[in-house]
Amino acid sequence: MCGIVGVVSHTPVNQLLYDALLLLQHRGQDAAGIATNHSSMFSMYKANGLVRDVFRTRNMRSLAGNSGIGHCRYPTAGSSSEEEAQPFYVNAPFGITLAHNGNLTNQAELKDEMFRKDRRHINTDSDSEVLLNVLAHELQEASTGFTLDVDAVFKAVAMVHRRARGAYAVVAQISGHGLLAFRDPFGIRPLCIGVNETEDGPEYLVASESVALEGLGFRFMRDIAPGEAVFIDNDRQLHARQCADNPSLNPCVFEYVYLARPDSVIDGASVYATRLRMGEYLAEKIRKEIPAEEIDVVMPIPDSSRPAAIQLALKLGVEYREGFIKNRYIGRTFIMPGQGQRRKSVRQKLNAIPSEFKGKNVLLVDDSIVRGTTSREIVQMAREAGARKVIFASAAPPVIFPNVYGIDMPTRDELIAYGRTVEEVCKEITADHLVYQDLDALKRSISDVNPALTSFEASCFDGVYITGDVTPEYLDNVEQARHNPKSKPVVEDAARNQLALNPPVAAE
Ligand SMILES: O=P(O)(O)OC[C@H]1O[C@H](OP(=O)(O)OP(=O)(O)O)[C@H](O)[C@@H]1O
Ligand SMILES: NC(=O)CC[C@H](N)C(=O)O
Ligand SMILES: [Mg+2]
Repeated sequence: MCGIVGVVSHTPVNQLLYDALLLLQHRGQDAAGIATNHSSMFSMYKANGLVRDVFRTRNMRSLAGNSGIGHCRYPTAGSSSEEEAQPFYVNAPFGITLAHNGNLTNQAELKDEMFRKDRRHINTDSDSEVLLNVLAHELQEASTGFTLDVDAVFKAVAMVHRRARGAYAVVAQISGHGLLAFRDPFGIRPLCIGVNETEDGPEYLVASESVALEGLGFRFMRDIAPGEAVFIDNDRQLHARQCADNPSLNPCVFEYVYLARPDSVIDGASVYATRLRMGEYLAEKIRKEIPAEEIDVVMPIPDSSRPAAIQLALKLGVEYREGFIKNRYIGRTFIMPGQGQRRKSVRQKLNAIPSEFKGKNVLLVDDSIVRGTTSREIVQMAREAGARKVIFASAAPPVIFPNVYGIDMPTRDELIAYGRTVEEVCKEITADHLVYQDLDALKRSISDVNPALTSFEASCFDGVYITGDVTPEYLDNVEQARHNPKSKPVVEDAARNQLALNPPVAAE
């Protein structure tokens, strides 16, 4: 996932966009960028790194204007090079900048079509640059001369929906015309809009997560619906229209498990409340497998598993303790590029307090086990700290299928549960017992909080790809591309960039 934000204000927006990106930093740590619009000119600055490292005062000064968009990136397509940081810009028609969260599944076909039919050159391997050019082409087709009315904007989005496949939540600025935001017809990645009423009239902010609205004093209006487009014109008039033929809401379950911040509300469900429910359902399952009196203490793996672990402990009636302390200056390890760096970071990030472990049967709770990087290290650390027995529980089911909608898990062989039974995974992470959440319980954890949510994008758990175009051959091709990259591998390239910012402290 990535974080995206767009804002239309009455005053300069550079600081607002920067602050919004800080609030969305958990969604992407690899690169960040801002593009503002001022007197029909764009100013843009983007680079690899965390938000706080990318922007200097001189960059911020150059980002003039009362409207703009921002992006923090976690790459899923192309490479991690600076050229693929977002927003992207295209000069015709009108001048457009775009920021995208998600991943297209027909990027290759679209890129080819762009070249052969639409006569557009794509300069990177980023799917987001392809998406921008599809939008640009359709805006050109829909507009007449220099004018671009609201109907033409929505018609262009309808055409994007017909051509693009996969997951996309998008913010874009059309120079001299306004701010456009839209969400794919399956509503896979989140997007919401808020308003700030001022004496000069309303200001609008669109963002991946509600936490960015609240943190900046905007009132949450609503989620943008699947397939819907919202356009805020230059007079700050808000227009909205359904642009897809058969929209349906299928939010990504992994947003609730791990990706989103717990204080966000996505598609009407508080992420925190869903994580508490995950803990309750997981407790029910654990109770069936292990007598509660055999567990001395329940511990979360900070940060994301805390709400689930707290509720799980309460339900089991077992003491909850924090045995691992997190170094708050180290980012999220799962969204770091490069396995070597991830492994090193787990030890740098988490440290055990031996007195909490000595002679105890500990139940460690994590939100998910994906590559097993965290669980392998953590179980060993618990043993080194003196634990008698280490039981591991995951608030999500085994991840056994690749994700093609904006989470970087493209190959099956990197997933620890792929081709292994639960017992084999347990052995692999060297735990004494391992319990996974059932998928049905995970889905219920979300629909209990918002009963209107009945369908989900859960492909990494069940292999059902909601967009209907992801075949076994497609997955094989993605895997092959990852194993034999034609250019620089995504992960190594990104790892170098990250290491440059964060030099390793000790050898592996
Ligand atoms: O099996 P793995 O491949 O290790 O992935 C799963 C782990 O990665 C995430 O933690 P992360 O450190 O990214 O973030 P957090 O601090 O929000 O928990 C997640 O919460 C799990 O702990
Ligand atoms: N995680 C994402 O949303 C990534 C967006 C886009 N596919 C990229 O790689 O830049
Ligand atoms: Mg974690």
